[in-house]
Amino acid sequence: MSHPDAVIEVADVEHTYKGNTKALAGVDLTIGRGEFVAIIGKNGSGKTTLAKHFNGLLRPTNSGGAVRLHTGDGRTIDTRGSRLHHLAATVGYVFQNPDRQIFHDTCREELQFGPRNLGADPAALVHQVSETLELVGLEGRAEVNPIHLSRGERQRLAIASTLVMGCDVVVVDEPTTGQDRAESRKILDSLAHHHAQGRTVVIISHDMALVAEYATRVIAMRQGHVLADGTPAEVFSQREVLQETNIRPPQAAVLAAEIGLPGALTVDQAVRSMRDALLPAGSRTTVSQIGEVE
Ligand SMILES: Nc1ncnc2c1ncn2[C@@H]1O[C@H](COP(=O)(O)OP(=O)(O)OP(=O)(O)O)[C@@H](O)[C@H]1O
Repeated sequence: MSHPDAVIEVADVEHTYKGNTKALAGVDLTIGRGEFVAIIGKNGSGKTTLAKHFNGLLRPTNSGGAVRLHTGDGRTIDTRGSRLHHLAATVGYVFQNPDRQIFHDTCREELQFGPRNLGADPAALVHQVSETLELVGLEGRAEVNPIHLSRGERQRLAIASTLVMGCDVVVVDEPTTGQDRAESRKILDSLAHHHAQGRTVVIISHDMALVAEYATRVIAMRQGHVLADGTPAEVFSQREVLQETNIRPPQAAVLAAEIGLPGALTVDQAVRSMRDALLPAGSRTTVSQIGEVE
């Protein structure tokens, strides 16, 4: 995909771990400002390794590979020549296990820590912390010790502590693993609100229904390569690609395609397509009239 307003540029990146595992075998891609990207692929395909290059947690192991960040204020930063804390101010990374990054005794302190280290004004920070807790659905929990939050709430707190840094891009590795549907939606809704404010979001996910619903772009990985890259509709319609990645498209998309209504990816879209195909206009019930369909 072409991106006039690039925020992350990955050029010919290879990554070989000690022990000789080649996790990335030459990746080229550009992520545009304001995209909501989902990286998919089976276990071991290189998703996390790729995402960790976005903010310098990992660097290319080949001399010709490069990752460049284009900041909102017009600077270009090569991750190879930059310090981690510098890069983290542009691209925030949320680990799969939130407990890897929660250290403080209250949610407020957790959120204040990063911006304070960057010299944020303490008075402005009070407002920023409340706003961010509200964005992730943790309003009123500022003084709660994170150990008393559920796993999903801790995941949202970890996301909030990255969002509060005001990074151009937030990368979230497997945000919904182990969460029920309702919690998964709260997590993705937090990211969607952030995205709606013009920020760039990258998630790694195995949940194709959520990917179809929230992402604007899907990058499918296989054995350290990008196998497919496009809108959810484009990628999920490539059956051979999906077979190679062992990924089943969202069930709603499979059902709609099977009955001759391709193009629907989410349950809501499938219901609308079926309703439009089957019922005369006057007798239609809207999805909102029958509530959320899951
Ligand atoms: N620290 C490491 N040392 C050695 N090999 C590693 C390391 N981290 C990952 N690998 C290997 O690199 C390959 C790619 O791993 P990576 O975690 O990037 O894949 P993934 O697609 O994110 O997988 P998953 O969905 O299981 O998280 C795998 O073969 C993995 O075993």
